[in-house]
This record gives sequence, C-alpha cells and structure tokens, in this order.
Amino acid sequence: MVDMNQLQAMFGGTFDPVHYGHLKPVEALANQIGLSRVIIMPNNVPPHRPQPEATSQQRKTMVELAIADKPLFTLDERELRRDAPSYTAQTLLEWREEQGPQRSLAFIIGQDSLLTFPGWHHADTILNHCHLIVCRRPGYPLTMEQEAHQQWLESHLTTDAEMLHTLPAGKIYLAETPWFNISATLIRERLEKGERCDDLLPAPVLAYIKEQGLYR
Ligand SMILES: Nc1ncnc2c1ncn2[C@@H]1O[C@H](COP(=O)(O)OP(=O)(O)OP(=O)(O)O)[C@@H](O)[C@H]1O
Ligand SMILES: O=C(O)c1ccc[n+]([C@@H]2O[C@H](COP(=O)([O-])O)[C@@H](O)[C@H]2O)c1
Repeated sequence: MVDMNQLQAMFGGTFDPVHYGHLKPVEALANQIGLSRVIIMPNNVPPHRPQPEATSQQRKTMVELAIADKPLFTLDERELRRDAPSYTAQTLLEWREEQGPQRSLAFIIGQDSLLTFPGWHHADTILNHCHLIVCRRPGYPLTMEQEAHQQWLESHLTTDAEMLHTLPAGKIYLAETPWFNISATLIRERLEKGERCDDLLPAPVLAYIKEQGLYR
C-alpha cells in the first residue's frame, strides 16, 4: 500500500511578483498526484538572473499574501536567510539532511526551468536528492535543445506518478497541469504601462504592489 502523503514537494522561485501562473498549476498538480502540502520558497539571490526589482522582504510578503487563504502552501524562508547565491543544490542538500535518506522529495518547476536545468549549479546533486516535477507552461518545448540533454531527460522520465511517492529521488515527471500564459515579466511590464492585471495575480498581492509603489 503506497503512502500517498509521504511525498514532500518544494516550489522555488523568484516570485517578482508571485502570480496565478505559479499558484494554479501547482494547486492542480497537488490534486492530480496527491500532495497535501507544498513548500513555497522564494530565493534571495537568484543564481541565474539579475537581482529582482522587489526586495526579498517584499517578495516574501507577496508570497505570504498570496497563500494566506491557501492551506496547501507553507512558506519556507531558508534561502531568504542566506546571503550567498540561492543555489538549489545547497538547499536540497540541507533539506535531504533534515528529511533522511528514505523520504520522497520533489522540486516543482515550470517547463522553461526544465530547459535550463542541466546548466544549474550541481544539477546532478539536485536530482540525486529529489524528483523534478514539471508543470506545463505555454511557449516552451518539451524537448531539450541538445541531444545529450534530451537523452539525460529520457533516462530520468517517468509517467507513473506513484514512483514519485515510492522512490526517494531521481525521477522527472511531466505533469499534465493546465496552461497559464502569465509571467512576472508580463505583469511588471503591464504595471509599468498602467495596465490592469486583476486576472493575473491575487488581489491582496496587487494591492500590496500598489501600496509599495512597485513596478511603476
Ligand atoms: N505561467 C507559468 N506556468 C507554469 N510554470 C510557471 C509559470 N510562471 C512561472 N512558472 C515557474 O515557476 C517557477 C518560478 O518562476 P519565476 O518566479 O521566475 O516566474 P516568472 O513568471 O518566470 O518570472 P520572470 O518573468 O520574472 O522570469 C519557475 O520554475 C517557473 O518555470
Ligand atoms: O541553483 C541553480 O543553479 C538555479 C538556477 C536557476 C534556477 N534555480 C532555482 O529555480 C527556481 C525557479 O527559478 P526562477 O528564476 O524561474 O524563479 C528558483 O528556486 C531558483 O532559485 C536555481
């Protein structure tokens, strides 16, 4: 008998700002594969992109506002406490240490992140310590650009969600989550132009953005 509540899942991001393209696919995923909790984790110093417009404190507050009425999500502040680049490999090493070798762990990403994943800092270490669950995102292919990366992907793929619960790490699962054509970049651009974003992110997050004078 598989313990469907055993799998722990973490969803990392820059969240500048957090939006429905983050929240809704993960909520759908949780229903599909039986997750009772998702740990949402803003980074402090994104290792791979320019420093965000909002401060870490502001990005954390926006995540708190976004999940206030969503018991599925709990906030993890571990990367916010580190001043060094927020390498996922380091975070996963710490998390694995805390959870022990048997616990099934997963890191949730969008399709765009899968494409860059082989270039992440110590990518092999990450996959040694967790599964990758990939949410659909419009505008990105589901195949890797380089043949070697495609072979790597295929060697880790599973279509059996139960394996995520029974194995501790090492599988990549392409989840059939709904598509949301939303990005934080789009939201920042629309806000800069004074355009409405009501249907792109939760109202309390939008109110906070206005109150703080962000993305103008
Ligand atoms: N619309 C979306 N659908 C599915 N996954 C998404 C979507 N937007 C973001 N993600 C995923 O959420 C994680 C965090 O993304 P991030 O905070 O960088 O948001 P973003 O909208 O891509 O931001 P930006 O436009 O600033 O690059 C990443 O793994 C990313 O792939
Ligand atoms: O560790 C890395 O090398 C690395 C490279 C790119 C992205 N990440 C992490 O992947 C998550 C999604 O990244 P982003 O930029 O799409 O928000 C977030 O937690 C990042 O810190 C991590």
